[in-house]
Amino acid sequence: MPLAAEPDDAREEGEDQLQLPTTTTNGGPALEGLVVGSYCHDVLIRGGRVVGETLGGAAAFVSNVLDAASPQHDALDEPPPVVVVAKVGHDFVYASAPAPARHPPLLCASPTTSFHAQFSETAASAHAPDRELRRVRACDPICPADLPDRRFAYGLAVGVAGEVLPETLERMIRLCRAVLVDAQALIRTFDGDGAVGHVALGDTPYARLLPRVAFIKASSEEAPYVGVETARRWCCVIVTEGRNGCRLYWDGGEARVAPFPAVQVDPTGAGDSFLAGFAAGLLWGLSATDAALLGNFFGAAAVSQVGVPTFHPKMLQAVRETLEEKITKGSSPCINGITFTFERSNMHDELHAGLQEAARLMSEQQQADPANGHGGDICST
Ligand SMILES: Nc1ncnc2c1ncn2[C@@H]1O[C@H](COP(=O)(O)OP(=O)(O)O)[C@@H](O)[C@H]1O
Ligand SMILES: O=P([O-])([O-])O[C@@H]1[C@@H](O)[C@H](O)[C@@H](O)[C@H](O)[C@@H]1O
Repeated sequence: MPLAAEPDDAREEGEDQLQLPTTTTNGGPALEGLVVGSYCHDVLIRGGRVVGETLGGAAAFVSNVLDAASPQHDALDEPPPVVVVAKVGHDFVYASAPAPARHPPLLCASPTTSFHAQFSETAASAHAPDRELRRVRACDPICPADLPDRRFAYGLAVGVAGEVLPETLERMIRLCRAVLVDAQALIRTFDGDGAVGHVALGDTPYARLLPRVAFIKASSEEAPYVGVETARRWCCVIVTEGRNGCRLYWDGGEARVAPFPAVQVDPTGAGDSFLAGFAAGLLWGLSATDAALLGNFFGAAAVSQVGVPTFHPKMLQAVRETLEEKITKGSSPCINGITFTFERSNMHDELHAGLQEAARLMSEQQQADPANGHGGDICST
């Protein structure tokens, strides 16, 4: 399978002079990540009433999880760096929220991207969409020239409003050893009213880039537009299934990965947090199927709170201890290897059990603070 495990070698003139990642004290390359996608304003509406206004945009959820869950650098005792390329307008109201404060966006003359999420009055079923999205404002797209001129260990293309242009994804592929893509960045359409629809990936200019992508993640609703059977010949496809966990499809195999229990108060950001948890799992050296456990864990964490979640230090400590205990010392980050391992390992079930313990701490935290400081439950009828 032609995974982009090495920075893409089809380089443009001058790209060979790009600075390579700095090396760590133990001689390995620093696992710096590149996240591309804009922050946005989310307005949550239920029964015609605004029930929440929050920071949104996949980049906010993704950097929140990567900062919290990436393995710490032995020498520096801090997670490896993540560079976020996001655009907002002067009207952006969340500049001091933790994710944008740590990863400041580029300021544009156009307004901040804004979504209205209309939640159903009835409880969502496993397969019916739980919300209807409308893009009411769109910031400028992110262009290739907006990306830093250096190499990264991995990249996440996580647009929400069509801001990751095909040429920008192509540039990411050239700069990053492995690129993970959220299908929503590639297949969303917006009608005259801003209502979000989908187009078949095969009919987009992104399709030709798929063989140079390592992983593409789609929700169950998006999966038919990705075309799992065709896409899995080129890269590993992950289909998230809400409260049922997820499935992985690669050329020659597939796996189902069990979920973690959660009391859902707001589904926003579950897919984004899943993808970041999955990437963090690869950074820890897990196989793709094992890394999807960490994806499911952070997806469950996202739905337990309104907006971008706050992780309790005790819960994060439990996650780290589980990973440190299960992962054999010296196992190298999967994302940095020559090829990826997809199959579940023989410690998959133990890893699930260890993370379940951390999920229990998460639900204790939720019970102690039901409003989570963000204004309550968006989902219950
Ligand atoms: N109600 C839930 N309970 C537990 N985990 C959930 C729940 N909803 C979502 N998740 C986790 O988040 C992931 C992404 O959620 P999903 O709803 O499929 O994506 P999206 O947010 O893109 O629609 C799921 O694969 C699962 O791991
Ligand atoms: O819920 P999810 O699919 O993971 O991702 C969401 C996007 O679909 C939505 O457009 C955006 O406004 C949210 O902030 C969040 O990024």
